Parts: sequence; C-alpha cells; structure tokens
Amino acid sequence: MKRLEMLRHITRLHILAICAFFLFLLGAIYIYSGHFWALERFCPTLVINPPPQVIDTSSTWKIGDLTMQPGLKYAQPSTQKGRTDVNAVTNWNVPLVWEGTFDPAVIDAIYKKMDPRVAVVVFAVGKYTRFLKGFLESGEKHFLVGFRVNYYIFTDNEKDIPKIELGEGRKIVPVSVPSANRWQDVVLGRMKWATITIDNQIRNEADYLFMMDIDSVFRNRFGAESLSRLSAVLHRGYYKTTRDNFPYERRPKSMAYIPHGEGDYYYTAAVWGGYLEDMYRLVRYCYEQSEVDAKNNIEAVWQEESHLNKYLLYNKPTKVLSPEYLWSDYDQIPQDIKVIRISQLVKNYAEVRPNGGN
Ligand SMILES: CC(=O)N[C@H]1[C@@H](OP(=O)(O)OP(=O)(O)OC[C@H]2O[C@@H](n3ccc(=O)[nH]c3=O)[C@H](O)[C@@H]2O)O[C@H](CO)[C@H](O)[C@@H]1O
Ligand SMILES: [Mn+2]
Repeated sequence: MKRLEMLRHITRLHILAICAFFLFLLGAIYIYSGHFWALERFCPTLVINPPPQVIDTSSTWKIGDLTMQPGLKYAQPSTQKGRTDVNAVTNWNVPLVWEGTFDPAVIDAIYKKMDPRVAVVVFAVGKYTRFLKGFLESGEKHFLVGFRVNYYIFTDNEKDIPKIELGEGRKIVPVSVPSANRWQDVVLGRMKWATITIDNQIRNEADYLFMMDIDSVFRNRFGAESLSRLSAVLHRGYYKTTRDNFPYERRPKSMAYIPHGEGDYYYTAAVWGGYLEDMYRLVRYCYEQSEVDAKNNIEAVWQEESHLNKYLLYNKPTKVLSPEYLWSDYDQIPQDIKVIRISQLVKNYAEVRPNGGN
C-alpha cells in the first residue's frame, strides 16, 4: 500500500518534471525560431544583400537638349494615331520604343545636332572572333549611321580583327584581354575589363556607351531613338511573361537576388547603353556585385545579366527598348515585332565556347 502510494507520488513528480521540461523546450524553440526567422528575413535584404544605391543623376539627361533646327520636313505627329497593339510607355513614364513610335528624321535631327561620340564595347575572346566581320559590317550599314562611333574590341587575338571599311568619324579600337577557360569568366570578365578600360581610356573618348554581345548582326536601323541616360532592351524570351516567371536570381545568398512579387521587365545583357558615366556606374556595379558573390562562393544564375536586372529594377532606365533591338535567329517573329534591328545568330554553343555548355 505504502509502496503503491510512493509510486503514485513519484509518477506525479515525474509528470510535473516532464511537463516543465517540455514547457522549457517549447519556449526555447519559440525563441530560437524567432531569431532564425529574423535572420532569414532580414539578412538577405538588409545585411548581406542591400538594394543597389540610387544613382546620382545630377550630371546628365536634360529635356532641354531636345532641340531641332527650323525648316526640317517631316510628317505631323498625331495625338490619336499610333501603335495600339503594344504599350509604348512604362509606368514610370519613359518611352518604350517600338517601330512606329518615333520619326527617324526628327530623332536624327535632334541627336545629330549634339554630335555625340558613341563607344561600342564588344568582346571577342577565343573563337568568338569569327563573329567580328558580320557584326562590324552590318553595324556600318545600320548602327547610328552618320554618327561618330568607336568600336572597342576586347580580344585575346588582335590579329583576328578583320579589316573593315568604316564610315567617316568611326574607328576600331583593339583592347587586349587575357584568354579564359570558362565562358562564364569571359561573360562576367566583361564587367571587370570594361570598368578598367573606361577608367583608363574610354572616358575621354565617348559621351555614350553601349555594351553588346558579338554573336549577332544588325539587320535594320538601330538609331538615335535608342539614346538616353540609360537604355535597356526587353529580353525577347520574357516580354510577355508574368514577373514571377522572370529568370531573376532567386537565391538570397547572391547579391543579384530579387524576391518573388517584384519586377518590371526582364532585360537582356546583350545590348544596353546610355550616358558614359551612368553606364560606367552600372558596369562597375555588376563587376563589384559579382566579386562579392564570388567571395561567397556563388555565381548569379545569368551572370552579369542577373546583376543588371537587379540594378534596373531599383534604378529605372530612362528608355526601354523593345525586343526589336535584340531578336534571335532561333525564334519565330511574332506580329508585334515589325522590324528586327539586331538578331542573335544561331551558334553551336558546345563548339564555340571554351568549356562547351549552354
Ligand atoms: C541574348 C542574351 O540574352 N545574351 C546573354 C546570354 O548570352 P549568350 O547565351 O548569347 O552568351 P554568349 O555565348 O553570346 O556570351 C556573351 C558574349 O561574351 C563574349 N564571349 C563569350 C564567351 C567566349 O568564349 N568568348 C567571348 O567573347 C561574346 O561577346 C559573347 O557574345 O547570356 C549571357 C550570360 O550567360 C549574357 O548575359 C548575354 O548577354
Ligand atoms: Mn550572345
């Protein structure tokens, strides 16, 4: 009897102790998960991965620059008629440029008056020198014809730069860069070498700068309608896609991280341009962010394109160019693409890249 009572007593004590232990455990889990949640939630955005700095706009684009000489003949612009199948303005109220939304005569008159010096930065490393001839020859027919253009050709093999007859005020400037074993290193290395070369040289020789892929040709006018403080091209593959399906970098560990639920457009890194200093800041930003990623043992899913997209989400471009400005020979041409200005060529990725792959 006594033993039984003792047993009951012990059992009660036990139950109390176990309850207290579980209460303690629950409390600990609650506190720990709270911290964990806070870390997860705040580290990627505030500590590890801050949104890019808003750029200083003081030195650049002025609407007053849009002057035109008297006497120019051109069709009267309409307030009623225009493209109705596409949106020609962004929700931050800058042009979204499509064929039929500008008059080349007017645009050229305005920008030729300013006579800007335009730098084109292209890389032709390894076997990519084979694309130079087609790119340059077609560029002379269609790219800012009548304007001053320097093609800066970054290559590991200057001998392979073809001799091309260039228009007046246009020239080829070779820039020597090392070879690479991984295509990813060339693609990302563009940001590093362009940053260095703008600092050392291009800054004194250009007002506008374009970064372009070399594996492409010009097919139609790519003119002054593309010029602005910062102009970016809609990626042909995603211009009708909902934002959560954009191929943004989705891993919080990368500096290029963009959470779901955010985003305007998905821009291509194969053609982008703008005022020299604004482009410099953006190229350097992509370089520095990719360096931070490298230190953290991560590479953004689409290399510099991922960093570019992050920057342009929080620092809106002053012109958005339609996919006319970079289409692709891989793709059918839909109704809304009236003109193809540059087309990316079909290439054998495995054959042309040092480490194959796509
Ligand atoms: C149309 C489009 O969205 N293009 C992007 C896509 O390019 P692509 O898949 O078209 O990549 P790509 O092979 O053209 O590489 C980009 C550029 O880097 C240069 N290059 C590359 C490898 C090499 O061995 N030698 C060399 O010179 C060359 O100028 C080339 O055009 O993805 C890349 C990153 O993954 C870049 O974001 C490109 O801008
Ligand atoms: Mn390409």
